[in-house]
Amino acid sequence: MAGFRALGLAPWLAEQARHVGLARPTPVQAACIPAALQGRDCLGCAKTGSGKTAAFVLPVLQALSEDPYGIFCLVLTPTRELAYQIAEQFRVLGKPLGLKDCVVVGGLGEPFFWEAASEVRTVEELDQRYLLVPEAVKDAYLVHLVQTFQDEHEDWSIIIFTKTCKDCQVLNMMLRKYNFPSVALHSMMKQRQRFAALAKFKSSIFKILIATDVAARGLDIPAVQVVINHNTPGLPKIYIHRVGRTARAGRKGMAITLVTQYDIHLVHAIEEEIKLKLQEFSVEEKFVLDILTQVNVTRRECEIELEGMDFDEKKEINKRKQMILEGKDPDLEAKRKAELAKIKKKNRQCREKVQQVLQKRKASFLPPPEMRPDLSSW
Ligand SMILES: Nc1ncnc2c1ncn2[C@@H]1O[C@H](COP(=O)(O)OP(=O)(O)OP(=O)(O)O)[C@@H](O)[C@H]1O
Repeated sequence: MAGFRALGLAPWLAEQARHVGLARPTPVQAACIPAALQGRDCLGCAKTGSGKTAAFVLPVLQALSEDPYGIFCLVLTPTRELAYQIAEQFRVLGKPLGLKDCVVVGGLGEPFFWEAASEVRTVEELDQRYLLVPEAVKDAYLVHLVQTFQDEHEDWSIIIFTKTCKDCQVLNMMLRKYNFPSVALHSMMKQRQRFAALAKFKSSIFKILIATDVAARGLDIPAVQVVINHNTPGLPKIYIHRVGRTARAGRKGMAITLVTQYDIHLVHAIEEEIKLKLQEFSVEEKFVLDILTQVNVTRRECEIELEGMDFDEKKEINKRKQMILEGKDPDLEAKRKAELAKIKKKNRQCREKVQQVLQKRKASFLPPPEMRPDLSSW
């Protein structure tokens, strides 16, 4: 507590920080909080999971408590999930203030920019490995890895990053077929499903999260012990953010990147950026070969199922992007469309019913055909 007090935080705020488990300031907090309290412009750059959020939340709360008036602070985040996570931090740390917050989200969930890189991680905290896999059997290695971690460390949580929404969906279906407790998170899902999936993973009801880069930045889930990159990230910065979802706040973690023969240059770019050579992660090929055919068949089955579900990713994403450009909310538009279709269906049913009643009446007014007068000669 003295640590936060010494940075200039008021006793109530230092006590609240201690109360929620922030005992001593991390380096980025120690560096930024005094400057922010003085009202200076501040740019903080530190390792993933090193407490950058509290570094700005705490001074903002202190300044707000000194002059609690109007709309005080606007925080911009690259994803909706991150917006909610940061709002939660404000809420928890600002509880003694009776802080009011409002989360405003919209648009696509995929991050649009990656400029703000975090500092890289040291080998002591984060064990970073690569696993060389032949291209055609990316998936069998993944199933084997997940099985191994589940067998040896039942309580570990794992995040698997994939390149596309479709990959994410297929892999989730596959792992579910193998009875792994997995959930998916990608921008093709409705926001409600995204929050539900994240909540299940955060509460450790489901131990495996399969996600696109929508989950790569900022998400803070302390139980995550392993990050598996199902594809090698094309940009080193994306790699740094992805693997930063583990080994948070001084904990240890492991990151394994699956690398095909075509991705070696990407690994070199990553190594150059993080100034570290990735170590090879070895697996017993025999076990992978044992499940290879079955995994390939399961993948194909899942892909066929997905075709049936009309998971036309690109078309759908482009449609959503277009709507955003037109200033519309895609989720709201989908809801409106569904409501309109419902009204149209109801109208059609009504019209059909009226037609039936009229037909019936007409039929009951007319005498049967044999009793009608023969008008053909008229
Ligand atoms: N002083 C502290 N002492 C102990 N734990 C802390 C402290 N400050 C923050 N934490 C915890 O560290 C974890 C990571 O913090 P945070 O999410 O702010 O990291 P970050 O640097 O923003 O990471 P990223 O770059 O991935 O967004 C959180 O669980 C947070 O509660």
